[in-house]
Amino acid sequence: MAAETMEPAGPAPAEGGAVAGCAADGALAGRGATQGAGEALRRWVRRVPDHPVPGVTFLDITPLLGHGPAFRQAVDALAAAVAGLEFDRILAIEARGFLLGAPLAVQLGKGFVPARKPGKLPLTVVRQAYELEYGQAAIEVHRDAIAPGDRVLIVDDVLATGGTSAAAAALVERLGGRVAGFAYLIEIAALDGRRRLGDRPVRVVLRA
Ligand SMILES: O=P(O)(O)OC[C@H]1O[C@H](OP(=O)(O)OP(=O)(O)O)[C@H](O)[C@@H]1O
Ligand SMILES: Nc1ncnc2[nH]cnc12
Repeated sequence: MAAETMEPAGPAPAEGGAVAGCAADGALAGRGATQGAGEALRRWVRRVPDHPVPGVTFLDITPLLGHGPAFRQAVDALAAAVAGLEFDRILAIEARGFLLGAPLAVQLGKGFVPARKPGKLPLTVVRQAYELEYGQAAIEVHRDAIAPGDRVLIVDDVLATGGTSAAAAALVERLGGRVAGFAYLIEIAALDGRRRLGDRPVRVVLRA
C-alpha cells in the first residue's frame, strides 16, 4: 500500500469545513513546535456546525486521527510544544484527551494518569464536577494515581471554556500534586479558556 502523506489527494474533510485560517502568527502557538506542523494539521480538523447542540461549532479531530502521518505529526508537535516543561506524569481527560495524552506519554517516557468519567475507575477516587460549553460533567482520578509533590502535565485535545482543564487541575492539587502546565492540540481562542488556568504554562499546537 502506498504511504500516506500529509498532502491528501483531495480535500481532507469529507463533510464540514476545515478549521478556517487565522492570523499566521497566531495559528501555531507551539513555542517549540514549528509553524509548518500546525498549518499542516489544520486541514485535518473539521468544523461541524450545531454539534452537539445548536450554536456550538464542534471541532472534529477524527480526520486527523484517521490519517497516520497527521496523527504522528500531532503527537510530535505536542512533544515539541511541551519541551522545557518539567513533569513526572501526564494526566489526560476521557475520552479525546486519552487519544493524544497516551501516545505523548509513551513518546516522552512518562507515566499516564487517566481522568475518567464517573463510575469507571474501580478503586477510591476523587471527583470534580464542572461545566462544559455544552453541558455539565464530572471527572474522577484514582486517589493513589498522584503522589504529593508529583509534577503533572494536563493534556487534552481541545481547550474551549477551560472548565474541564480547571477541574483536572483541581483534582491534581487536591491530591497534593503540582500542575506543571497544560498542553492542547487546539485552543478555541474566542472562548478564552486560558483565564481559568491561572498563570501556569499553556502550550497549544493550533488555534481555531
Ligand atoms: O474547555 P472545555 O469547555 O472544558 O472543553 C474541552 C473539553 O470538551 C471535550 O470533551 P467532552 O466533554 O466533549 O468529552 P469527550 O472527550 O468524551 O468527547 C474536549 O475533549 C475537552 O475535554
Ligand atoms: N467546540 C468544541 N469542539 C470540540 N470539542 C469541544 N469541547 C468543548 N467545546 C468543543
